[in-house]
Amino acid sequence: MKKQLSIIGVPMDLGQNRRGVDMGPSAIRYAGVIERLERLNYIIDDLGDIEISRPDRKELQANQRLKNLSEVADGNELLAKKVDEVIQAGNFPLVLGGDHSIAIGSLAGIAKHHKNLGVIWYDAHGDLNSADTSPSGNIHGMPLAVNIGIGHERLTNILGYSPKIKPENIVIIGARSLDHGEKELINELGIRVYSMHEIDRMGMAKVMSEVIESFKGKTDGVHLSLDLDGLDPNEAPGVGTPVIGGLSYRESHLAMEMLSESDIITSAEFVEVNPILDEKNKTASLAVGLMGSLFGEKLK
Ligand SMILES: NC(=[NH2+])NCCC[C@H](N)C(=O)O
Ligand SMILES: [Mn+2]
Ligand SMILES: [Mn+2]
Repeated sequence: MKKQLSIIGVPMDLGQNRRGVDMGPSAIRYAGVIERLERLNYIIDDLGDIEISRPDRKELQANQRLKNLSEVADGNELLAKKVDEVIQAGNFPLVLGGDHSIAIGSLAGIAKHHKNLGVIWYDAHGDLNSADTSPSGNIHGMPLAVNIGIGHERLTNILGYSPKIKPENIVIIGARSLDHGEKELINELGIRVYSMHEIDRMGMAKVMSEVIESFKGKTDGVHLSLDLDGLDPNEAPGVGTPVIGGLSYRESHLAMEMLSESDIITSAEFVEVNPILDEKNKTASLAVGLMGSLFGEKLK
């Protein structure tokens, strides 16, 4: 992995209904992310936070199927440009959310630099909805669909190209809550999903070796999009859409350590940390611990 990391905070909470996730970047910084990664000899450039505009009430009422569309699109446009600059400068982008809608902007900026970007979507959810299939109208349930070119043009066309990624280069890990339309899309496109059922049967070590092996030689970079709700709510209570029966602390650290050893990750984001719903910043601290493992922390 590159030794120069650029941190970008995205205080976005407009992709879902629960306030507080906009404070995720502050909570993660407070939990010591910079010190933690500096100890691993990375040079950290904290670029601060992307500016997110506040919605106007009328528009909120106007589009219930794509809530806060214009503000979410504008914020992601800014994020995409920032991520693009970071990669152009030769640095590794580490994006801190914010709700998962920010994966629209981060992938727009990243995928510009890769013909065959692999994506690991570590999440309880598929985030493969569109306005037609979403049960909530929340854009944080749509970013993976947007990135394969499905969704409103304001979102799919950020930085002027679409799609950003190919369905065959996506792996979803930890899924246990998929909506009807998402299941249809997964079957239709053949997206690889390691559900909790498969992870329980195979074990995380086998799952991660398969994932790493499947990307080798096929992709020219791999992005990790880690939604803290992929973990069990007992470990990560500070998330807006918790789903019981999730990945454990140990499985998640093992996954990060195996990714670190494989050296395939070229960008990463950690999303959905909501300090208002959290217990003593436990979820933000967990996120920082996982980043430690991803960036090479070892016991010996
Ligand atoms: N990034 C997330 N936490 N997404 C949760 C999505 C929940 C649900 N599938 C929806 O579309 O509303
Ligand atoms: Mn999720
Ligand atoms: Mn998600």
